[in-house]
Amino acid sequence: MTTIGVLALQGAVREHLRAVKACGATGVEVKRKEQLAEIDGLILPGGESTTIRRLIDSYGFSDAIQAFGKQGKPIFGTCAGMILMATAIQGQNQPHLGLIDMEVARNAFGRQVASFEANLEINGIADDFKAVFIRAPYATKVGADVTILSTYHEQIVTVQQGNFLATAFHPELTDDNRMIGYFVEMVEHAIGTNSSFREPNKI
Ligand SMILES: NC(=O)CC[C@H](N)C(=O)O
Repeated sequence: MTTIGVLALQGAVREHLRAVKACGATGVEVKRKEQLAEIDGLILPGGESTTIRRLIDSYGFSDAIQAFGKQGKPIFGTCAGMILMATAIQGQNQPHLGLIDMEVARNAFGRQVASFEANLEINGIADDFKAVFIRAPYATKVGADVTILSTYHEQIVTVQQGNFLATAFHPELTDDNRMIGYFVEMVEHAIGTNSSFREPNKI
């Protein structure tokens, strides 16, 4: 059985566990870095990126998550998780985990539209995905190795770079499990149990 961990320091943990289970994988709450050895893929949930970062540091997760990614194990960051994965954050000197070659802007859709839903076309994954954005970031720049999987009003909201995936929205908050299902397939591919998996093309 494919085992997917959800970093359970702060944020939308339970909803991700539900979605992972609905996709046929086993979901576990990850609270200690030693648990990374027991999982095949990791989700960094939405919440508050600065709070999650502080807890990542207090529990000594930073190097362990970076090493997990270097081993080729898939990591999926949603909303605050996307901010954690970026190599650059607008207005900040230092990134957090620096896993995906992109710059992000926090709370990028503005205060007036703090939370909204949008129907997204996500390349190779869904052409009508109801995406829930909550004080969401977007990517302002991506490197040449990053595949853009969806945009909203020309802003980059879904990206993949090899075994790393990120969305600016919360894919776990509706019962449409296709985005998390895609991540489960990435993980199955990484452990060799899904030979039909193909990465979508760039848009
Ligand atoms: N829903 C979310 O994860 C919001 C992210 C939050 N704005 C941050 O900067 O961390």
